[in-house]
Amino acid sequence: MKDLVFIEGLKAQAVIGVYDWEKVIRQDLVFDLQMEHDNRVPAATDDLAKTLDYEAISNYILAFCDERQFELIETLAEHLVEELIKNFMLNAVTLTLRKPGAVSAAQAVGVKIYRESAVRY
Ligand SMILES: Nc1nc2c(c(=O)[nH]1)N=C([C@H](O)[C@@H](O)CO)CN2
Repeated sequence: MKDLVFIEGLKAQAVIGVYDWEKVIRQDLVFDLQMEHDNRVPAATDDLAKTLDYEAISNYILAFCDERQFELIETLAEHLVEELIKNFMLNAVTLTLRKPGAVSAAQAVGVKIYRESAVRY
């Protein structure tokens, strides 16, 4: 298994949904991310600059959700991952996005995507 830096249960709010009533409210979203990274490099140098800063990435996601608006969670996930790969030089990431309020009878609904960078960092 490859090394990871991960974020679990990151709670954000966004204007998200296909229906008119959803375009005038903010709804809860929950993110899990697994980002591939060789953790031996930061471990050898004890240097934050050599790793994927989970705090910076979490803050980026919160700001993204604050500023952007989509209908489908698939669209939000795709755009967000594209930006994360570019801005944080990720080689590969699995993103799980849950919309907890969407189906009250379900424990969770959402999407999961895995994307790799076109270039290796
Ligand atoms: N696969 C998806 N299905 C649905 C989505 C979505 O974003 N992806 N969205 C909705 C509605 O916005 C719903 O969340 C309202 O409760 C329905 N299905």
